[in-house]
Amino acid sequence: MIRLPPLPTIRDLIKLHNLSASKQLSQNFLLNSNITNKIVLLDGGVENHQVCEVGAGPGCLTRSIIAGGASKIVAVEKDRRFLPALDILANAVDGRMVIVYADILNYEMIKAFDPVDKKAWNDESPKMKIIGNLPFSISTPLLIQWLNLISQNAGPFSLGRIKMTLTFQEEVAQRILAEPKTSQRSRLSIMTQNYCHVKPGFLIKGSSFVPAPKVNSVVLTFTPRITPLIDIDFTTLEVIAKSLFRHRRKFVIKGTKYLFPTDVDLSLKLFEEADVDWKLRPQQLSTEEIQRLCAAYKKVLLDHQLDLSDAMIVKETNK
Ligand SMILES: C[S@@+](CC[C@H](N)C(=O)[O-])C[C@H]1O[C@@H](n2cnc3c(N)ncnc32)[C@H](O)[C@@H]1O
Repeated sequence: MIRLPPLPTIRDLIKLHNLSASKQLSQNFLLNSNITNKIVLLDGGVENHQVCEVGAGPGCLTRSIIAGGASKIVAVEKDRRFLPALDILANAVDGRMVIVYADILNYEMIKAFDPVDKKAWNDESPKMKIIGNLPFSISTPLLIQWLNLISQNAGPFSLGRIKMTLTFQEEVAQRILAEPKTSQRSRLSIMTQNYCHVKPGFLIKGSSFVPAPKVNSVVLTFTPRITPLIDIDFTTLEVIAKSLFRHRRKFVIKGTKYLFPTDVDLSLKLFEEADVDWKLRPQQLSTEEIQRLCAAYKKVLLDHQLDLSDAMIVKETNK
């Protein structure tokens, strides 16, 4: 770990600038550098890496990223009140750190990385990382947005299979990690595992955050897969995964009717074509069975001159 010059403590900065946490922005800060150092060291650390940090807040995790030897840090933060705290850090590291005030959901993250470290998709990951103690309120849409970019090797992922180290509420992390045929299996497990190798890092107790949320968090690491498990476009997979898990406790066929227009139910045909038992519960489906359902869905649509946009679930979403 690199030593930073003497800096005011984050607690002092919070007091000095009256940085009361905003609930709306899911501000639960980590002020313990043992925890933030441990996050940064996961999956090979950040030495000589370019890092984009999501939601830097008062900067404790940012300090660990700097101390971990990152070559460049772009700290994205929506709340301008953190300017003085982050400025102190940026000044201490002479041009290695850039602060971007933006909503991460709209930020073009490719701008955070210098393409000099670009790697081919089927090469090892480039020396670039996305790290964040994510705001709870947007962690799932953000992950889905990144998975979509990974599926197209687009945005920052046009520079290679950039690794990510991210925190999630424990319950969301369990869903992301859930293996096929387990009770927590969900749309999020299917989507994430299709595009990434995901590994659990460690649990962070709710009481370790300031202010303390009622739930624990888990840090996860993600490495984009060279080839997704299921070969299908992102939107179709998302629509299928949503419909399969629409009724978690019922036979899986109950959800698949939403894959077709209101007046055309080809669900039985779909299960016959895929050779999958329609009486399974969604959580009991294996990856191979989902893969067969995806291929069968494409065929059934084609045979009946239908389009994904005709599906009830798509029409509902677009309303
Ligand atoms: C859970 S806090 C983490 C803060 C800091 N990294 C830490 O670990 O203590 C989430 C941070 O994300 C910021 N944030 C919330 N929504 C955001 C958004 N849409 N875009 C960028 N930052 C956001 C919050 O202001 C807050 O600083």
